[in-house]
Amino acid sequence: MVKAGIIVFPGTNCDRDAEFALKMAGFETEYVWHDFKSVENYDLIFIPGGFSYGDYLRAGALARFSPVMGEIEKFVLKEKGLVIGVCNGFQILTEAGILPGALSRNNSLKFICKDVVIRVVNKNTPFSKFISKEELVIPIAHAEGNYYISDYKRLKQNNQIAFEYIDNPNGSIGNIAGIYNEKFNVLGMMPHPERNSVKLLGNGDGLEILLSIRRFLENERDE
Ligand SMILES: NC(=O)CC[C@H](N)C(=O)O
Repeated sequence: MVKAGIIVFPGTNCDRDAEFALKMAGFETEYVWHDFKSVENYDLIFIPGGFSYGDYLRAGALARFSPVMGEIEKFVLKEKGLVIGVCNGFQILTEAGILPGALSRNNSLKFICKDVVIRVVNKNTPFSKFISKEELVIPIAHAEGNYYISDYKRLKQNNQIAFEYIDNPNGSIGNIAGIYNEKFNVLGMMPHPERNSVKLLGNGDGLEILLSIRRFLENERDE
């Protein structure tokens, strides 16, 4: 069984939803407290959403200094498995420099919580390969989701754009809703797949992403 570690910081609030959704997608799960010094045993690291350290200074700005982040950096460099950061998880990954660019306040300066439609841009990554749809309905819930990168052109040319909003809710450059690192073993996205993981919560589109990740890890990973 593929194993996911769910990273928990003081102020994380989507850890339980992540656990539920990952279990629905067939993962074995474990919580990993932010001062933990080993993430080696996981196939997937899930950094969930929330308000780590109360979003003090900037969302993710303090969490990036937690001991577990150094371990995640090593995990990424060694290409041990995959890392996904959702919402505050995405913010933490950009603050840590594991993903390029930055997330700042929504251009409305308001917290936005609603369903959005995103387009799957790069369909050939460990995260997206087995997604069966072109577009997914996934909820957003953030105040700092306005993605910016100075070298947008390069990101696009490298096919590092994972998802684009159909109707941009926050002012992100190029309608970006999610991106990959250069090695395609890290995904950061603002919409919350775990919040639409079963039909009771919407149409279940979020599960598509988690199932795709599990299928890749089970069948296509180079050992
Ligand atoms: N749902 C979340 O992860 C919230 C992210 C972050 N605290 C923000 O408001 O931008």
